[in-house]
Amino acid sequence: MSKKLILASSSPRRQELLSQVKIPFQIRKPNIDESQIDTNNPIDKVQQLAALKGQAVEMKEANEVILSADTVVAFQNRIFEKPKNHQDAYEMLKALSGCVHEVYSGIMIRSLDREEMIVECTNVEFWPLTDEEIQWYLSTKEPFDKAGSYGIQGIGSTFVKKITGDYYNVVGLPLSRVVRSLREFGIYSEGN
Ligand SMILES: Cc1cn([C@H]2C[C@H](O)[C@@H](COP(=O)(O)OP(=O)(O)OP(=O)(O)O)O2)c(=O)[nH]c1=O
Repeated sequence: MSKKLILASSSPRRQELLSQVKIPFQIRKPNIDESQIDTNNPIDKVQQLAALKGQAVEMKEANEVILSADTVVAFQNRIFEKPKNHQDAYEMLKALSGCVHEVYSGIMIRSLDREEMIVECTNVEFWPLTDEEIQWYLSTKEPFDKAGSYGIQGIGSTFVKKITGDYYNVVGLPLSRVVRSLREFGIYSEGN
């Protein structure tokens, strides 16, 4: 029986990344209250949130494979998710300026008879940022739907001095690792 991938995510980035590698999917958006996960451990956090999102989406057919994910920035025992407002975003970027932080993504893949949880970590070092640079960046609105208040794939790329690990993990999905796991679930790129 051929398998069908369901992406349990509203993130345009995750949709673009799967499309980039020609994996066909349908979107089924999870509706969850992220504040119910209350932990300071970034690995626990991304795992629990990815699981919650994946379970919030109904499996409608026996051949469906559901993929859900969560991404956070971790810095000095703190977790930075999407900013609540302008001030929150300013404080995150001010904290990350000139330092190394980690970006964690948790990915849950589940089908009727199996389940896998992936956690991937990427280290990102920022150049020192001036207040003017941060304020201008906030005015572009790019930070507001992104964990840690920046987008490495956009203007946020100008902040990045060094990255160690998978770039795509920072954007929200560690692509090559996910593609390999999806094959185990019977999901392949078009024509493959
Ligand atoms: C650090 C960083 C995060 N992000 C994004 C990836 C995620 O979409 C977002 C973190 O929020 P998430 O809660 O992981 O995802 P989401 O709310 O966008 O989508 P859904 O829960 O429906 O799957 O931050 C970037 O796009 N670029 C970056 O450089």
